[in-house]
Amino acid sequence: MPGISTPPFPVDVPTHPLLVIDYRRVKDGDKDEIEKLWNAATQLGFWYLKNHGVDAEVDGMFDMGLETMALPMDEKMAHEQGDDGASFGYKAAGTNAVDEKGNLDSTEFINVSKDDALAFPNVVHRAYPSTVVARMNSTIRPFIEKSVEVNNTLINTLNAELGLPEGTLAQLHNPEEQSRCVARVIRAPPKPGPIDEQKAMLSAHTDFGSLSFLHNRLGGLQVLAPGTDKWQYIKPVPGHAICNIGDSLTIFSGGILRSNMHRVVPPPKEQEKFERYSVVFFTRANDHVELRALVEDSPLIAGAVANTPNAQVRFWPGVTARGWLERRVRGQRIKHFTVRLGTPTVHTRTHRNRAI
Ligand SMILES: O=C(O)CCC(=O)C(=O)O
Ligand SMILES: [Fe+2]
Repeated sequence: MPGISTPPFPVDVPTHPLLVIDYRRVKDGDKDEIEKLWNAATQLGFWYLKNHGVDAEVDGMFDMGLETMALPMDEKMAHEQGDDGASFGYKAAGTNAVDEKGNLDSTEFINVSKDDALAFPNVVHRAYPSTVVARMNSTIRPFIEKSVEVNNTLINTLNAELGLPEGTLAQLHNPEEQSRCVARVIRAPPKPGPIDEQKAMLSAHTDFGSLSFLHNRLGGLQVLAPGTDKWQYIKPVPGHAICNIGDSLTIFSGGILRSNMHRVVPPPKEQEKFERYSVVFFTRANDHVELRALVEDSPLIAGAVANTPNAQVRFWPGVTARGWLERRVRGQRIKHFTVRLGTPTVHTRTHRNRAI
């Protein structure tokens, strides 16, 4: 982030390693690189992506986030996303529960819809704060266009590896159609001292959409790797994005692609004093697409589903991509959090947001 210098990730804090995927090689059809991407997407569901070519646009997005969070609270609140599952606009601190006791978060987001950015100055979904409008053409639209290109290239590559007919997943993620695809900047204030659940900046979750393209400067992101019961940091590496699979690709692929649990806690050691910003682009399936395993289109997917207990419940949730997203966003809001007979519950799904 220009103008703000923060200490590097400490050398003596354990981290979970990720495979490094070279985007240019994947785009060029390099077989070894594609195999590495397949391993990352099916085993952990997270990887580093280098040579993606979006660095300048990401820097601009960090600046847009700083400018937006510095606006007067009444301008931000005029664009708050509300409690009904909408995911575009500003998310205020204190609107989500961070733990099962109903403690409140202190994390703010600004969420800009792909549809609004591409149609600008026309409005598809909603209006945004002045700092977003000022950078829509110069920063946000180029960031979104490039992120769409990167994510859709990776999705097309996974389509082929899943044995799906060409264009199957592309048709479900058509940028020309309306979706909940969104560019997000996250701000979390410092919370020095030992980590406990109340201090979570984002509580444990899987991502709701298909593919996330994340840019981190400070540590704080942690994964719960399969077969472990210990949260581990993912170290931010300059110039490397962090990509991860979301719930809908898991469902489309009958569980072959893995949407893994993760959370955000205060950055470690000397980084803990700094406020934490992150930038993400979330690719989500088109609004009307039904979430279901694509068993008719791929013997590989049909085979995976046949070997999965409770496949019907896991892979046929009976909801569209838009419905899934709205249900999960609503479920995080404190407004929908209740405590019954001393047992805290959230109206929609479990508080831990385990997707499937
Ligand atoms: O800020 C981060 O590092 C992760 C953000 C994240 O997991 C999310 O927004 O879903
Ligand atoms: Fe996430």
